[in-house]
Order: sequence, then C-alpha cells, then structure tokens
Amino acid sequence: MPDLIRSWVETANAPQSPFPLNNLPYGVFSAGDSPRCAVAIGNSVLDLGALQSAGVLPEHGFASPALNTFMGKGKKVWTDVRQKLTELLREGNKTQAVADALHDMSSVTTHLPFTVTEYTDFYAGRQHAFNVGSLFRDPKNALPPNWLHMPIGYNGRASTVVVSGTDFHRPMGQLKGPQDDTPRFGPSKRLDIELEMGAVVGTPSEMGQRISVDQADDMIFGYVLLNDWSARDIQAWEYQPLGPFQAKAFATTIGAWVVTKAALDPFRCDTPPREHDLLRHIKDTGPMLYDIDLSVTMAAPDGEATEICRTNYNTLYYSAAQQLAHHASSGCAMRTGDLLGSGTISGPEKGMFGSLLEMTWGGRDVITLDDGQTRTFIEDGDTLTLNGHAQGDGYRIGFGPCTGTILPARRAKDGRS
Ligand SMILES: O=C(O)/C=C/C(=O)CC(=O)CC(=O)O
Ligand SMILES: [Ca+2]
Ligand SMILES: [Mg+2]
Repeated sequence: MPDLIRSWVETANAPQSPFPLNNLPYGVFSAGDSPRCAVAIGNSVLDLGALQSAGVLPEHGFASPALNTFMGKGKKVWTDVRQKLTELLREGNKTQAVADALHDMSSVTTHLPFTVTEYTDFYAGRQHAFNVGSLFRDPKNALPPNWLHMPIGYNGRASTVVVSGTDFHRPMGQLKGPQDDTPRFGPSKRLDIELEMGAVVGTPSEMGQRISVDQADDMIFGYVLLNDWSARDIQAWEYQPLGPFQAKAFATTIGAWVVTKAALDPFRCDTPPREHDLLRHIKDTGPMLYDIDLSVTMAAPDGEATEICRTNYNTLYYSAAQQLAHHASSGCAMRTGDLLGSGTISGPEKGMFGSLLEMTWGGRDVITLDDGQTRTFIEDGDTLTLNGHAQGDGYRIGFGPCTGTILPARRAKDGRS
C-alpha cells in the first residue's frame, strides 16, 4: 500500500479528506462562468482549463464542459497528466500559476463530469440477484440459469443520467398490483434506490471488434458512484418479457467525481471463486474488483441522515472489465463516455442490502430512521445519498457524495394523473 503523497494544499493531507493527492478525481465545475474540467484536491477544485490556457498543461479539451476529449485519449495521456498534476501539487512545489487556479469547493457548482454516450446496467451482485429473484419470481430458482455464466445486463437511458445534487419528480407510470383487474396510470408508490458503481469507458472499440478482458480493463477511464433509481411497482408490471423500461428510465444519479483506475489500483482484489468455469472471453485474468467501502443514508424532510446500508464493491461476482468484454463480444461498438452500471451491490447480510426492496423484503418490513420516522419506500422530500471510499494507510480515496431529493409527482395540466 503506497503512503500518502503530501501536498502543499494542506486540506488534502487530512486523513479523512476524500481527495488527497493520491486520488485526483476528475470532474467539471463552474464558478458563475462557463463549466470546464477540474480535479478535486482537499477542499479545493483545480481548474484544468485555466492551467491548459496558461500552457502549464497540454491541450486535452480541458476548457470544454465535459471530460470526453481527455477520456478518449487513453492510458498514456491519462498517466502523463496524472504525473504532471502530482508534481504540480506535491508539497514544496507551490507556484503562483497553480495557486491561482484553485477554487474553494464550497463556492463552485459541479456538473455532469462527462457526456454520457450510452448507459448499460448490469446485474452482477449475487445476493441482489438472489433476493430480487426470490421476491419477484420463485425463491426455489431465484438465480436465473444464465447468471453464473455471463454478466446479464440491459440497455438503459443515457438521456436521464444526472449529476449528484439534481432533484427530480417522483415518476408516473402504469401500475397494476396482483389484486387489481386493470392497470391505472399514477405516481409510483414504491420508489427505490440501487447502490451501484459506474464504470466509465475512456477509449472506444470498433463495431465488429472483439476485446479481451485485459483490453477492456485498459479502456476503462475510471469509476463513479451510481444510484439507479427504480420504481418497483412500475417494474413489477412492465418488466416481462423485455426487462426494465420506464421503471428505471426517469433518473440515474452519478457522483460529480470520476475516480481514476490509477488511484484505485492499490485496492484491487480478486473476484470470488467460480461455481462454473467462465468462458474464455470473460475469464478472470487477475485481481479485477476493488476494496471500496460503500454506504447509503436516508433523510426524511428536515430529518437527520440515517445510515441504512454498508457494503463493499468487492462483493460483486463480475468486474467491470468482464462486463465490458462481454458487452463488446457480439461486435457491439463501445464508445467514449459509455457508462456501465455494476448492478446493485448487496452484500451477503441484511445490513448490506443495496436497495429498499431488499431491506424491507418487498415492503413487508419497515426501516426506522434515527429521528424515529419509519419508511418502506421513498416518500416525497426524502434525500438519499450514496458514499464510498477506499481506505489507504492514513488516507482515503473518496468518491464524493451521490445524492438526490425526491420532489412530488408532476400531475397533468388538468390536475388529473
Ligand atoms: O430480476 C429482475 O427482474 C430485475 C432486477 C433489477 O432490479 C434490474 C437491475 O437494475 C439490475 C441491478 O441493478 O442489479
Ligand atoms: Ca440497476
Ligand atoms: Mg436508472
């Protein structure tokens, strides 16, 4: 485990800081002006657009409002820029040009860090797949027969991926419970979260090109926290035979900071033992998961945030590299800015479940918040926040929060649902 790299930005050296010099996650910010690229360091953001204009950094599209140009340049450029930034911010190396490009994080606005090209969501949490299979289908055959052989996924919506802090309205949809004769259209009453990690594709692949697991790993630029908000009542009625559609299309929240693979490298860990040998195109090639502590808090309007789940990214069955290799295996082209959701990260015990559906076992149990309020699913005004970090020796690699507050459903203009 490497040591903390000390920075002249003092707040970056605090053991609890999510953004020490070892991290350097990328994002997009504005300070009452045009959005441009940045890295987070301690309590500050460093304006990469300004450093590029000043000739301190080479031209990698840092003055644009998205990381895509830089992400598309690949491993060599990512490594060079990381080394350069590490030297610029290292203790003892303070210069006026770099000090002038720092902004207090509390005074800036963070934006969606990259243009999301396409969004695919996987299902790689074994406990989650088991729990959902038991609740929605047959507890005796909870895990689908293909599940141990390939990372199952569905194509989601990129258009509605939003950055942490974006509030949105409760979705409307078709609802039909088991006791109802006919469906009706109305606000979802079983609004849920899904604790996930998103892998961000940097370098693209061509249509028809096969990629190995190691090539796939090299294509990944970094990772974000991801909340795949889900309307369980819409989902239960609509999902057969083609899978989730409107139930997961209304919003997906990602964190504002993309943590690079380089920052996470010391925290790589093995995938679990395989029950069936995986086929060659997705076989494990070494440690490909990460030891990242994850948690979720829920807060009622004006209430305290209560931790409702604590789990780890290392509980997944498939890595993002295996998912990406599988995704391209038919000849599907992958593009810069593609976002791959890991699947809901539910660990093997109850306090480790990454959705309210599982925590309340289908809405049968309640969750009691620290202020005494109870919940099954999300109510209007509630705020849900994902947090995550990898714990180093005296420092942590944090992701920043991934949060959203639910606003009441938007009724039709005539007041009807
Ligand atoms: O098993 C199903 O019918 C669907 C389960 C899901 O909730 C899909 C999903 O988003 C996958 C995941 O996040 O793990
Ligand atoms: Ca999901
Ligand atoms: Mg979603």
